[in-house]
Amino acid sequence: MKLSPCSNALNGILEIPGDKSISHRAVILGSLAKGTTKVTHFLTGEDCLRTINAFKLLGVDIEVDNTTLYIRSNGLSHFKEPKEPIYFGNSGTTARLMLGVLSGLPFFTTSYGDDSLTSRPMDRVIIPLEQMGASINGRSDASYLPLSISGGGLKGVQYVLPVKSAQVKSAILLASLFAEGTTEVIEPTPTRNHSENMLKAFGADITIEDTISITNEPLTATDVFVPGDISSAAFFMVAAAIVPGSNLTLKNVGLNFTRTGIIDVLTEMGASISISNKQTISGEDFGDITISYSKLQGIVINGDIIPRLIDELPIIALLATQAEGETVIGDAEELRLKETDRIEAVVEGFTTLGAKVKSTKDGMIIEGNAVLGGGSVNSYNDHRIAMMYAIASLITQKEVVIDDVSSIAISYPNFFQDLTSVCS
Ligand SMILES: O=C(O)C1=C[C@@H](OP(=O)(O)O)[C@@H](O)[C@H](O)C1
Ligand SMILES: C=C(OP(=O)(O)O)C(=O)O
Repeated sequence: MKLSPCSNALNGILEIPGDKSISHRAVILGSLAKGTTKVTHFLTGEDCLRTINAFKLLGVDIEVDNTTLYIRSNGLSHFKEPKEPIYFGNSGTTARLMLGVLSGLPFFTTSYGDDSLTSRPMDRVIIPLEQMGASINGRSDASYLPLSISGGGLKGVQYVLPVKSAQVKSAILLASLFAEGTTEVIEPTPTRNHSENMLKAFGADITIEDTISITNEPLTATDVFVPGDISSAAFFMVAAAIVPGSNLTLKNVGLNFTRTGIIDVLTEMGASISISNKQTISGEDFGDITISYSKLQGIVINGDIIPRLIDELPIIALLATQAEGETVIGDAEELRLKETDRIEAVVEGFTTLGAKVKSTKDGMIIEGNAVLGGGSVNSYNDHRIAMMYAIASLITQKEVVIDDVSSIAISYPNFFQDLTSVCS
């Protein structure tokens, strides 16, 4: 796709589509709970549709009406063994959370993913799930998809997370709903806590302190409102901060503390940003974010903030190219294990566009005040990389050609319509 520089500032109001992490969890918990769960402002991105399809194969009735879902389930004891393998597509969240569910179900399943997902590590969830008693087979000692599971007969465990991963934490918590006894999860660095919040809302027997403790009480269906995805909003926050004259208001964006690292970074860099109309539903904060163009300063981003902005780091790299001075990102080695190696994908494209960005083992060093030229960049079929280069094209001097933008439908199907609506 060819994108020409935008001569206009970005102005107006945008309703950001539903949060991807919360949408996945609404399908999962709505399917595990007995009764009807209505989900509003659901994200109909490809990844979340994979989670719906997985539960349809397990026999759950899920009706999709635009961004509203009706999940009608008889509860987890009524699931049926699927006759075909379950396809997780490109979605790490579907894969890792579903492996937790499938480990609990007393039958045989096989599952697989696309090329990208097939090379992402699954041993991080398989190790604790095997400790709980699941029998799982696959390549390299069950480290990668495709995987086959003979589920059931699980027991609670105590598990200290060795990786900063909400997906691993969530896989264990979901498996615990089928396990005898109590399961305890300890995370040395906090990660997004949507599973814990939603489990509480569905009536799970869960206590959330330094240790998360959970036992296998049945869940009760409840309605879920999905706030806007701050990871999607981030593209427009950065666009408004770097395109002179811009002022955008992003409505009903999720403001859960475990996800708002991008707001902290923008604030520390000197952006003009404010929050209004803050509300909380089922433990999830959300509100309106207003942000306008301002002069920015380079900063250091590392430590405990990283899980609070992990998916925003590619777009933060673009922000950093426009700041005064250097920005150093560290402790973000997880970026190498996403849909593509996001450190190398960012360094490669920015080098083409004329910015000075260097990769390190666990992050990157970005020189500010960059004048971006144009050129051909590769998204490596990664939605966040493709959207980042689309936003970069707003400030380049010449045309940017992105090899393929179809991956954007994974998390933000209407991205270009929304961009056009505020950029004209
Ligand atoms: O739990 C989730 O919904 C997610 C957790 C994060 O992954 P990790 O748990 O692998 O860090 C994040 O990158 C991903 O986009 C969504
Ligand atoms: C890493 C991401 O998602 P997942 O792990 O679910 O593929 C993402 O959305 O940036």
